[in-house]
Amino acid sequence: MDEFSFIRSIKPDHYRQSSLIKGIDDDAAVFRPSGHDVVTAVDTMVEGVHFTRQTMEPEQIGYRVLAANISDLAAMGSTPAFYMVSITIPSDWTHEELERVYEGMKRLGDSYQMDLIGGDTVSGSELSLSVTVIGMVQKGKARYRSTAEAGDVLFVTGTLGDSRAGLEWLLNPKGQASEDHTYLVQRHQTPVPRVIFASHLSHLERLALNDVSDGIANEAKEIAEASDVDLFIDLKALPFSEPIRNVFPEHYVNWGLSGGEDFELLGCVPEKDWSQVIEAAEHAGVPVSKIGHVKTKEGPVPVVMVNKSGEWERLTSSGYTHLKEKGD
Ligand SMILES: Nc1ncnc2c1ncn2[C@@H]1O[C@H](COP(=O)(O)OP(=O)(O)OP(=O)(O)O)[C@@H](O)[C@H]1O
Ligand SMILES: Cc1ncc(C[n+]2csc(CCOP(=O)(O)O)c2C)c(N)n1
Ligand SMILES: [Mg+2]
Ligand SMILES: [Mg+2]
Ligand SMILES: [Mg+2]
Repeated sequence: MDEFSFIRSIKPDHYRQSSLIKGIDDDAAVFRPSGHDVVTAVDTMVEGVHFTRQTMEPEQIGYRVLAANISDLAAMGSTPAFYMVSITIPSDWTHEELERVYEGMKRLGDSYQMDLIGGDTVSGSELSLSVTVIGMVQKGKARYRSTAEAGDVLFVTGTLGDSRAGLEWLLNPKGQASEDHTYLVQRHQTPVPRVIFASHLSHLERLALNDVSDGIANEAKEIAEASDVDLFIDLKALPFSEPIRNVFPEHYVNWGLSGGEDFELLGCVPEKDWSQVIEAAEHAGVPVSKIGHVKTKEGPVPVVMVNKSGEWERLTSSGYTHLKEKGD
């Protein structure tokens, strides 16, 4: 199958977004949003870095790359609308497998009424999927990492470290998988972006959000730096699932801080609005936990503090970092 028949095979037979004027078929797509700010992000998944044939089925690769992108739209408080897919295809991937990758994306995209409106297809040595998402948010209502203030509550949705734990089991399975293992694996392969939760908070005046792709140690640091504040995390308040506590009792705390790929939302709101965050979480059916607070920056640079052994100590960014140099 050549490039052109491949494109024909993945082209949607209809579109749903009313702002779309031209989808797949021309040099580029065209849409005309009314009364909204347009939010856009791109994230890439590469075979051998973000997944292997051992860690994910083709459908899961598609689902997950789109989920990681939708998670960024959720972290901006926006509603998903469109996606574009740039794919590099190695010769050992069959057409049937690639259709399954697109099926996985379609399954998740359909649940948000998203339209696939374009992309690019090339051949290369590893399977790589680069997805661009486009979302809409009411004018001026996008949620920035830079808006946390002293006195805010620091919160996180869901539970932490499950994705890292699921990956561990996929890479080093030791015997028969129990229900706990299956839960952790499913959290790694098919994370649910927290779009609905974030949309239930659209009425709040001020809310800083960041999604957890690299571990909360990194994400908290990003909020601290962008807002020029210090963040205090109460280790005992971090939310962990029963399965991770059962299966990885020695690792779960570290994986919660630096495991990454949980795609939960880390946020800061004024103390007076905390009860509304709890309400939004109940409506969305998502757990939410208060895990700390925000303070005025004390030293020369913003820091994240954690009470590891009773004492407050500085938490260094310890999540996954690409392009790390030796000795970093
Ligand atoms: N190669 C690049 N060229 C231009 N901008 C980039 C590039 N890589 C990242 N950025 C921009 O840098 C900012 C931070 O990107 P980053 O990828 O760290 O965020 P993220 O998508 O939330 O995290 P993750 O990739 O772990 O999911 C974003 O504004 C992003 O658009
Ligand atoms: C096979 C395999 N090995 C390792 C990992 C772990 N991993 C890869 S990228 C990343 C951080 C997010 O990346 P990005 O910043 O690009 O969003 C993490 C935690 C995995 N998922 N699969
Ligand atoms: Mg990114
Ligand atoms: Mg992000
Ligand atoms: Mg991202």
